[in-house]
Amino acid sequence: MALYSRVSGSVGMITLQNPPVNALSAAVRQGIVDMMHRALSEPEVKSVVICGQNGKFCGGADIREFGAKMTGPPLVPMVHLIEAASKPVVAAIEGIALGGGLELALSCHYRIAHSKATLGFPEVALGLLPGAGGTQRLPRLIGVPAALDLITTGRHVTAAEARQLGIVDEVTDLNAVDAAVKFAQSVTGKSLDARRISTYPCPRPPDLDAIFERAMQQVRRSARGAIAPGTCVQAVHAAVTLPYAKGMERERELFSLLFTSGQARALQYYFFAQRAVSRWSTANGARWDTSKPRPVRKAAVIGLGTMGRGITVSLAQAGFSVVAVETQEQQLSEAKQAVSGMLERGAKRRGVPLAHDKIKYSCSVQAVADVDLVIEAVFEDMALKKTVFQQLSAICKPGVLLCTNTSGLDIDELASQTQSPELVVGMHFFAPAHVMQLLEVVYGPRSSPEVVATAMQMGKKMGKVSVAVGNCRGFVGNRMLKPYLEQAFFLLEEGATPEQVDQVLEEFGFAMGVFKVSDLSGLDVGWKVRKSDGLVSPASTGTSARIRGGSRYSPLGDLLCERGRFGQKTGRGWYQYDKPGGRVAKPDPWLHGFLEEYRAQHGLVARHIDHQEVLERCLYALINEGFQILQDGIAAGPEDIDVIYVLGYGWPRHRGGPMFYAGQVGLDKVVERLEHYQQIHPDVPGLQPCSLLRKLAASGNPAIHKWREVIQKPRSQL
Ligand SMILES: CC/C=C\C/C=C/C(=O)SCCNC(=O)CCNC(=O)[C@H](O)C(C)(C)COP(=O)(O)OP(=O)(O)OC[C@H]1O[C@@H](n2cnc3c(N)ncnc32)[C@H](O)[C@@H]1OP(=O)(O)O
Repeated sequence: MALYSRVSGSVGMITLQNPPVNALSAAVRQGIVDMMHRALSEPEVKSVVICGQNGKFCGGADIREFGAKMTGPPLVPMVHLIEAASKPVVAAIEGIALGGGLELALSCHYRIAHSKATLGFPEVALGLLPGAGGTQRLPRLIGVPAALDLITTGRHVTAAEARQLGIVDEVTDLNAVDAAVKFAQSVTGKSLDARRISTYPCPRPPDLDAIFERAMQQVRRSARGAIAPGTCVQAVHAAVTLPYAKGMERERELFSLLFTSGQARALQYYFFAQRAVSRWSTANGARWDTSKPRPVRKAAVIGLGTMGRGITVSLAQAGFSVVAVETQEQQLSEAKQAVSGMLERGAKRRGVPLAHDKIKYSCSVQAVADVDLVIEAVFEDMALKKTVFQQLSAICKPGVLLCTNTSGLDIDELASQTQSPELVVGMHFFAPAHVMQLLEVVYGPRSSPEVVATAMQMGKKMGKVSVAVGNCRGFVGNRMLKPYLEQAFFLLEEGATPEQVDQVLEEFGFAMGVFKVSDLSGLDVGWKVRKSDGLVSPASTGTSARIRGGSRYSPLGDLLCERGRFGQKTGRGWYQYDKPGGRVAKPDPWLHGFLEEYRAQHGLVARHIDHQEVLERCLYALINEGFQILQDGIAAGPEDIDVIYVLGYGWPRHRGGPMFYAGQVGLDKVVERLEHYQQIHPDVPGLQPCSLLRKLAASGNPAIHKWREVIQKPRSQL
C-alpha cells in the first residue's frame, strides 16, 4: 500500500509500503493513484514527494504478481497521472529505484537521490523490457546511446553516475526525503512545462542507424539466444522514430510479446531460484533457519595452485585474514606474485579494495594453528588429501572447520581422517575461484548443521551463491556432467564431429560446447579420474575396449590423452589451436581422420546425426541424472540444481536451468525420448528414465514448485 502524510503544511508525502523492496504490487499502485488524487485535490498541498519506506524507494513491479491475473490499476496510466499532475512531484530516491521504480521516478517532475542509491532498468534480466514508459522516457532524458546501454544490459548505476547522465537532478549525502521536501517547497508554483519527460523531443544523433546496428550486433553477441535484449533495442528505436504516444503503443506490443514468452518465465523462475537456495536444508534435517553459523575471522588456504590462489583472493577481498600455505618455496613465491596480480587487477577493474595486507604466506602447515577455518585446495588426489586432513586435525586448534575444495571426492572419507568429522565440509569452488559466483557446499553424513551454515555464510560473504548439496561422487554439478559428456563421446563414435555437437549446444545457448569446454579445462583432468577409477584400459581395439562393467564406454578421451592432446594447454585436443595456450578453437583435420580410423577399427559405421538427436541425447541424459540426484536426496530441490548449472556450467539463464527446462519441454516428452534412445542403446544405463522422473511425468507434469511434494523424503547415498 501507500501511506499519505502532510509535511510542513504544504507538501503531500506519499510513502510506498511493501517490504522488503516496496515493489509495485496492486495494493501499492492503488495506493499511489488514490494518494495522488488526494494530494491534487487538497488546496493546501502545493507539491508532492514520493518516497519508499525503510530507506528503499522502489524495487520495481512486483515480480510475484507476474504469473497471476492482473488486478489493481496498471502502471502506465499511473505514471501518466503523476506526470500530468498540476503540482510538482519530486521523487526522493533512497536505496534503490529499479525497473518500474525508476519508471515511477521518471514520471515525477524532479528526482533527488541519496548518494548511496542505485538506479537501473534490470527488466532485461527477467526477460522483459521497461514497459511503463521507460524505453520512451529514458532516451528522451539522457540520449539514445546511454539509454540503450542501461536498458539492454540492465546494469545498475550509482547516484553519482545517474547525476552525470542526467537521470537525477540532485544527489545528497544527507536525508534524501528531507532534501526532497525542501526541494519540493522551492519549486512550488513554478511551471512544469519543461519537466514532463514525455513531451521532450527524443535526441536524434546523426549516426542513428549505425548506433542501432552496433547495439543489435552487441546484444546478438552477448545474448546467446535471449530475446529480451534485442527487443529492448527495438523499443528504444521506437522512441526515436515515433511520437511519444505511438512509441508507447509499440512499447506495449513488444512488452506483451516478452511478457508471455517462455524465456521470461524461465528468467523469473531463475530470479527466485537463486534466492531460494539460501533457504537450504540437508538430507538429515538441518535447516538454514535453525542452524547458526560460527564466527570466522581468520581462514587458511592449503595449496596455492590455480584454485588455491583464487580462493585466497576471494577470502581476502571479503575481508578475512588469510594464511596461504604452499610447502614448496618456489611455488609459494610464484603464488604470491600471482595473487598480488589478481588483487591489483580486481582493484583496477572492479574497484575491489586492495587486500594485500590481509594475506600472510607460509611454507609451513604449522602456520594454520590459530585459524578458525581451513580450505584445503591441494591436488585432486585422495591419498594426498587424506594426509593433509590428518595433519590439519593434529595441528589446528579445537573447533576449527576443515573444508575441502575437492570437485568430487568423498567428503566422508576425508572426514574420517580427522578427530572431529562433524567439522568437515566440502567447499567446491569453480575456476577461476575469485570470479565464478557458484559455491557447492557439500555436507557429509556427519557434517554438523553449524558447519554447513558457516560454509554457506562464508560463500555469501565472498559474494558467491552457495548451494548446499549432499555427498556423492561428483556432487551435483560434476555428477550430471558425466552422462552429458558420455553422450557427446558416443555421438562422435556414431558419426558426429566435435564442431557439430558444439554448434548444437551453443545454438541452444551454452557459452561453449562440451568439446570446447573440455579443451579449455584440460582433457587430462578427466583422464586422471578415469585412470584412478580403473576405467582406462590398455586394450584399444576389440569390443572390450568400449565396454566397462557391462555398459557402453567410449575410450576416445583416453586415446587423445595418450597422444598428448590435453586441449588448449598443449595446443591440440578436440580442436587445434595456433600454439599451446592458444584460445581460438579451429576444426582439426587430424581429429576427423582419427575418428574415421577409430570407427573403422571398431566396426562402427558413421551415420548422419541430426540437431535434435544431439540436443536430446546430451541434455536429457544430464537431466535424467538431475532427477536421480533429487531422488537420492543429494539436492533438496530442482532450484538447487538449476542454480548450479546456470552459475557453474554455462547453462543459458533464459532457459531457467536443466530441471526447469525439462518441465517446459514436458516431463512426459523427456521420458518418451529417453525411452526411445534407450531402446536403440540398451547398453547405456544413463538413458533409462529414473523413477522420480517417471513418477512426476505420470502425475501429470506438475509445476516445478510442486515437485518437492512428490520427491520422497531424501536420504544420503553414502
Ligand atoms: C506490468 C509491468 C509493467 C512494467 C514493467 C516493469 C517491470 C519491472 O519493474 S520488473 C522488476 C524490476 N526490478 C527488478 O528486477 C529488481 C529485482 N530485485 C533485485 O534486483 C534485488 O532483489 C534488489 C537489488 C532489489 C535487492 O537485493 P538484495 O538486498 O540482495 O535482496 P534480495 O535480492 O535477496 O531480495 C530480497 C527479497 O525481495 C524480493 N524481491 C526483490 N525484488 C522484488 C520485486 N521486484 N518483486 C518482488 N519481490 C522482490 C526477493 O525475491 C527477496 O525475497 P525472497 O528471498 O523471498 O525471494
